[in-house]
Amino acid sequence: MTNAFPATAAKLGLYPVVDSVEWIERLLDAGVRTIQLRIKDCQDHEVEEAVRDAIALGKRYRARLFINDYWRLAIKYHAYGVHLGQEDLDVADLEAIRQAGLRLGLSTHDDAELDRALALRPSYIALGHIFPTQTKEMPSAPQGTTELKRHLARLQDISTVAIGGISLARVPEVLATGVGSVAVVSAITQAADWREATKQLLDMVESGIQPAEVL
Ligand SMILES: Cc1ncc(COP(=O)(O)OP(=O)(O)O)c(N)n1
Ligand SMILES: Cc1nc(C(=O)O)sc1CCOP(=O)(O)O
Ligand SMILES: [Mg+2]
Repeated sequence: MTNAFPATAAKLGLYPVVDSVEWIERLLDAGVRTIQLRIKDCQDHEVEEAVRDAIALGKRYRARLFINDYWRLAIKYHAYGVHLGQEDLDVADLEAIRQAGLRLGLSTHDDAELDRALALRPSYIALGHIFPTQTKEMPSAPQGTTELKRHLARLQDISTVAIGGISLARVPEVLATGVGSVAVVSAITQAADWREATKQLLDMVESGIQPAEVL
């Protein structure tokens, strides 16, 4: 059996996914403590400065900063963690990530992807997309909260994240499934007032979480 990746918080709380160091700094300053830098379709050398700066900010704010896709840079600059999708799994050096002590988050969209992810014993499993999303073209249909709940029943011993089309209004329905974290892009970055949206999301998602669960 594969060795497990380091554990992360049992409940990661609000988890914004953003595409710049500016957003990382703003949101850390607003009180977010789990966050992901997601800059798509670049070469490592094009994003190296951003990845390095984002990781430094994560450390300064004592936050859980995950790097999407650029796992080599995440290792080089000692990120808290890496987030990978199913396609990334075909090419990434998981053993190097594990040996470097980074947490690993994996995307899943159905039972087969969940089987594959669970076998790798990651730090958390993301389940998506829950609702229709404008942010990313998805090849599959939204799974909805009934399917999310069914998947969560298999994931009692691992941190979980729901993603995809989660607006402020839909947060209560998502939290009612028992998922440990709510990942959002547009609910914050496209909000008329991102600061107010972040405050409301933090209040909703993290109010019921015990301090011991958010280490
Ligand atoms: C928390 C979280 N969940 C899922 C994803 C999607 O990751 P992936 O499948 O690798 O797709 P891209 O984000 O790389 O387009 C995520 N980034 N974060
Ligand atoms: C980046 C991403 N991954 C998804 C998945 O299901 O794996 S859904 C998604 C986009 C989420 O953006 P929004 O909160 O604006 O819908
Ligand atoms: Mg990816």
